[in-house]
Amino acid sequence: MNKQIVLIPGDGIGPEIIAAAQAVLTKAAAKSGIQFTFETHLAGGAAIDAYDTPLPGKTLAAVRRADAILLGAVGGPQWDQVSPEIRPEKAILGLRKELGLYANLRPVRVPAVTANYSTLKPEIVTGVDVLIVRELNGGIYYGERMEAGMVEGREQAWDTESYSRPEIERILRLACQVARKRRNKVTSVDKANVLASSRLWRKTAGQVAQEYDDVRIDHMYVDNCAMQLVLSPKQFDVVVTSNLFGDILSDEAAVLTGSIGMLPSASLGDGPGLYEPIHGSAPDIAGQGIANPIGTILSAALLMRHSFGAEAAAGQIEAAVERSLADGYRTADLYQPGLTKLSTEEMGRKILENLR
Ligand SMILES: NC(=O)C1=CN([C@@H]2O[C@H](COP(=O)(O)OP(=O)(O)OC[C@H]3O[C@@H](n4cnc5c(N)ncnc54)[C@H](O)[C@@H]3O)[C@@H](O)[C@H]2O)C=CC1
Ligand SMILES: CC(C)CC(=O)C(=O)O
Ligand SMILES: [Mg+2]
Repeated sequence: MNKQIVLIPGDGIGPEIIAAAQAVLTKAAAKSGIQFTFETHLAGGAAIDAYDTPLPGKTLAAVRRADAILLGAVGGPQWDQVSPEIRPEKAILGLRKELGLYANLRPVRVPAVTANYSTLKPEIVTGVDVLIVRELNGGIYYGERMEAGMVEGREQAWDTESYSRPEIERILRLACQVARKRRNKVTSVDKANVLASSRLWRKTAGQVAQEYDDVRIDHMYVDNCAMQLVLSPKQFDVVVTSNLFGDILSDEAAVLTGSIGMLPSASLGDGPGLYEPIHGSAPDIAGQGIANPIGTILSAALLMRHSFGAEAAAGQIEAAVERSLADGYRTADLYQPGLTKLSTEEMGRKILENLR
């Protein structure tokens, strides 16, 4: 079986983490009898520098042809002054919209071997297994906005949050379906005590829940959820929420694992899936060879699982990561005295070695 993978390293630490993940992906695919052909394309700041646009037509054409996409991250301070219309982050938003990637799965797992990485107590985080299902094609990231301008003598800007019933229904159904393969529990997170869009979200979630009588759906306000996630994270199975809330809560949930460098994601819709770590381009550590590649390598595992149904290969990648950590190997973000500190490249090689 021959499959086409588009790699989009992007900016900052993107190229470093994608190199590590590509090697793991190549070996995992070969073991499961899949031959990958890789094409590398530009997006984000790198594409602005080369083509004056964050998402060139060539990249868009390639992702539309691809069987799956693996992305590093985009953005950085060197592009902070470009016009808002061509900011690097527009590439990510454009890819998600153009490919109809409406569901972003962000699994957060803390196996015993990683329980003491977090700033939270080990007994709070050991055994955490939460899946954040973030709506990815709607909400405030895609709403109407006005950039800062003078209105009645004052500088003003605005953004709008809007959700339609079909958008809420499809993400809630997906959350319920994945919950059926887990612990049958969905927490729908909103701000229905204040926002009209959240009141539609909550009402629709309640109605969708009636289609899944084997799944328990609870509702929680986002401010409480932010607190519960660090107070008692094991209460959660599937958390489903809007684009903005999911973005913020998943960075918070990364603390449970010890580092944002650990968390992968899968963006799914009707076409090819896009896989990326949840973090950004980490300009503060870019080019130093110290970034944690695990979130990207685990995203490669999700690619094998969701785009190719290669469950065994996905499990082998995840086991190789766990084995490497259990053997005491760490990148700088998770390093503790007495363990072995590795560079991004060395960590990638160690995981490759443990991929059996
Ligand atoms: N999907 C994407 O491409 C995303 C892009 N961004 C962009 O990335 C740029 C930087 O944003 P920040 O807010 O600083 O978020 P960030 O996630 O890039 O970094 C936050 C902190 O986490 C650390 N970090 C992130 N990934 C790491 C890794 N793999 N290993 C070790 N440490 C890691 C960074 O060094 C930094 O201290 C911005 O331009 C932002 O817009 C942010 C989030 C997502
Ligand atoms: C457009 C991105 C910068 C959004 C983001 O932070 C994310 O998807 O995690
Ligand atoms: Mg984010």
